[in-house]
Amino acid sequence: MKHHEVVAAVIQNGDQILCLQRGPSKYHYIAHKWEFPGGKVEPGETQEQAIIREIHEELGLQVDVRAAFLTVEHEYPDFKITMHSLLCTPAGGELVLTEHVGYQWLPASGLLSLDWAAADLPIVDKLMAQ
Ligand SMILES: Nc1nc2c([nH]c(=O)n2[C@H]2C[C@H](O)[C@@H](COP(=O)(O)OP(=O)(O)OP(=O)(O)O)O2)c(=O)[nH]1
Repeated sequence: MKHHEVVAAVIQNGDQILCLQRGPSKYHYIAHKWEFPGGKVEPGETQEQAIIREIHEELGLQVDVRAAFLTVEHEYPDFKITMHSLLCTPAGGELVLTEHVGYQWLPASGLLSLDWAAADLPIVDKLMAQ
């Protein structure tokens, strides 16, 4: 089974957290699900380099990476991921969606109003517990 190393940014602006909605996918179980922005780590990249690149590509934002948050291993029906979530703060740029179909800024207490990708639920739980 394919395995991907993924980084995901929990971008916090005060108590608000940036949540993104994926568009259609060949994998029904991630299509239209909510997630944290990010993507696959490319060969030779650090996690920090990968998240800065992905957030710039996907959202046109600069971010500062503050801390590692939680690493999740998740097996979907067709592939597995190791997903490293990183706490980030916005550091410039205007939010423009280039890949996602929607976004919301929510406090941790509101995160469960969204239909999250399954791999994200441990991250959501940890954010809500803080
Ligand atoms: N970015 C991101 N991906 C997630 C999250 N949760 C989750 O299950 N995933 C999965 C969906 C994808 O299968 C994989 C990330 O790949 P991606 O498609 O976002 O990465 P990428 O931008 O490098 O895409 P590509 O160039 O390979 O098309 O991880 C999440 O919160 N953020």
